[in-house]
Amino acid sequence: MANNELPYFTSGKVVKGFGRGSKELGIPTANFDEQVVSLLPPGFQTGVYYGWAKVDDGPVYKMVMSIGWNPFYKNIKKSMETHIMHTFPEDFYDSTLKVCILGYRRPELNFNSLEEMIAAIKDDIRESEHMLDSEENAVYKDHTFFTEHS
Ligand SMILES: Cc1cc2nc3c(=O)[nH]c(=O)nc-3n(C[C@H](O)[C@H](O)[C@H](O)COP(=O)(O)O)c2cc1C
Ligand SMILES: Nc1ncnc2c1ncn2[C@@H]1O[C@H](COP(=O)(O)OP(=O)(O)O)[C@@H](O)[C@H]1O
Ligand SMILES: [Mg+2]
Repeated sequence: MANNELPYFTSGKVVKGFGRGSKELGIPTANFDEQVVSLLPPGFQTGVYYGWAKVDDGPVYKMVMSIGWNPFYKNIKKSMETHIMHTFPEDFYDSTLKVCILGYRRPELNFNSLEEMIAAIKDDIRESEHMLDSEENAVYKDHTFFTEHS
């Protein structure tokens, strides 16, 4: 499925979620504040995406992102959560996260078990790592969006 809003650039504050990412899945996700979610264009479809991310003044890293209601947990509020492919020494709540969303991967799904969902997310991470190495996606790592002061 195509999403003709891509590439999509956005930024905002990292807030607390349900604390499941690290504890239940072993895959932390930096959750955007509500304002960032409300700024999504009306036609922006929910699902799993990949792109680039930057925390405060740090380097630009690969990321995967989940946008929607997490059908496995049946969340009531729509969320935008970014897993950054980097090991950080500590949490970065309240930091500013900048993301450039480049590609749509799949819809958000329900799963029969937590193990199946974790396996699917690990596939997302592996495939997205690969997709982001392509020339057409790699150029966005150096986009002025990440270098200009905000
Ligand atoms: C790449 C990726 C794919 C995801 N896919 C799904 C999905 O298909 N269905 C779903 O219910 N949640 C999905 N999630 C969201 C997880 O359920 C979510 O990250 C987890 O509940 C953590 O929530 P928390 O940040 O509130 O702790 C995905 C997360 C990531 C990073
Ligand atoms: N590689 C990473 N990607 C995303 N967040 C990370 C990463 N490493 C550490 N974190 C921290 O972990 C938090 C997310 O963990 P998570 O368990 O999903 O909690 P929450 O439910 O509060 O979002 C992020 O807000 C961030 O501060
Ligand atoms: Mg999270």
